[in-house]
Amino acid sequence: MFKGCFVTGTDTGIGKTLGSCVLLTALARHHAKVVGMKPIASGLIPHEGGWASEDALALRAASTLKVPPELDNPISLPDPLSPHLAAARAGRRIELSFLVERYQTLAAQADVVVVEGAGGWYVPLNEQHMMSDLAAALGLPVVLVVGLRLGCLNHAALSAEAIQARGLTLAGWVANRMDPDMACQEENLAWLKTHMTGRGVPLLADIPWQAQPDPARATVTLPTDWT
Ligand SMILES: Nc1ncnc2c1ncn2[C@@H]1O[C@H](COP(=O)(O)OP(=O)(O)OP(=O)(O)O)[C@@H](O)[C@H]1O
Ligand SMILES: C[C@H](N)[C@H](N)CCCCCC(=O)O
Ligand SMILES: [Mg+2]
Repeated sequence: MFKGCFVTGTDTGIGKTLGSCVLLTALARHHAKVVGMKPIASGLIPHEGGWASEDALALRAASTLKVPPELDNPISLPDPLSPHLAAARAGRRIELSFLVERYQTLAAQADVVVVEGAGGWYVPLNEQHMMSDLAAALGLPVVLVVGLRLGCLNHAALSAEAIQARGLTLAGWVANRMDPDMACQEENLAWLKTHMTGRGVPLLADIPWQAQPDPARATVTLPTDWT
C-alpha cells in the first residue's frame, strides 16, 4: 500500500524542496492527511524569535497534516554543511534508528509522508551511513529530482543507477527547470526521458522556472497506485 516516498536529488540546491512541495500539493488532491518530513536539516534561518529549517517550513506549508517539529524535522543543525559535519559541529551523531522511529510515529498519523533528503543520494550522515541508508531504512520508494542544468545528465544517470543498484524502487523522477538560461533544455530533457524510460522510471512532474516558486504550478502525473 502506498504510504509515501523519499525524495532525493542530483545535488544540493537543485529543487528537492520545491519538488517535494509539488508532490505534496498533488497528493493532497487524493489524500486527506499528507505531510512532508525533513529528517535532517543543516542550515537554519531566523524564525519567530528562534531558528528553523527553511525546507521544513516550506514542506509544512504544503502539508495538510500539521505536526510538531520533533516529528517533521527531528534533526535540525545550524551549519549549512554536509550532515555529518554539521552534526559533529553541533556535538551530535545522526542515528538512523532515531530517524526511523520518528518517521514511523509520523506515518502512523498520516495517509502519506513525503520525506526530503538533504543534498544528494550519497551525502554522508555519520562515519558509517549515507542518505541512501536512511532511504533504505525507511523502506520508501524513491523519487529523483533532476535540477536541469549543465552536468545534470551525468548526475541523474549516476543517481538512478545507485538507487536501483541498492535494490530500492525508483518510482519516478521530476524535471525541475531551475535554470531559465540553460542551453538546449529540451534536448537535455529528451535525453533524460529516454534514459529514465529505459530504466522503467516515469516522469512524475515537470516544474517550470518561476521567479516566485509555487508548488501548484507544475505538470504532474502521479503513478496510479499513489492516488
Ligand atoms: N523551478 C524553479 N524556479 C525558480 N527557482 C527555483 C526552481 N527550483 C528551485 N529554485 C530555487 O533554487 C533554490 C534551491 O532550491 P531548493 O531549496 O528546493 O534545493 P534543494 O535541492 O531542496 O536543496 P537542499 O539540498 O538544501 O535541500 C531555492 O532558492 C529555490 O527557490
Ligand atoms: C547545506 C545544504 N543546503 C544541504 N542541507 C546539505 C548539502 C550537503 C552536500 C554534501 C556534499 O555532497 O558535498
Ligand atoms: Mg531542500
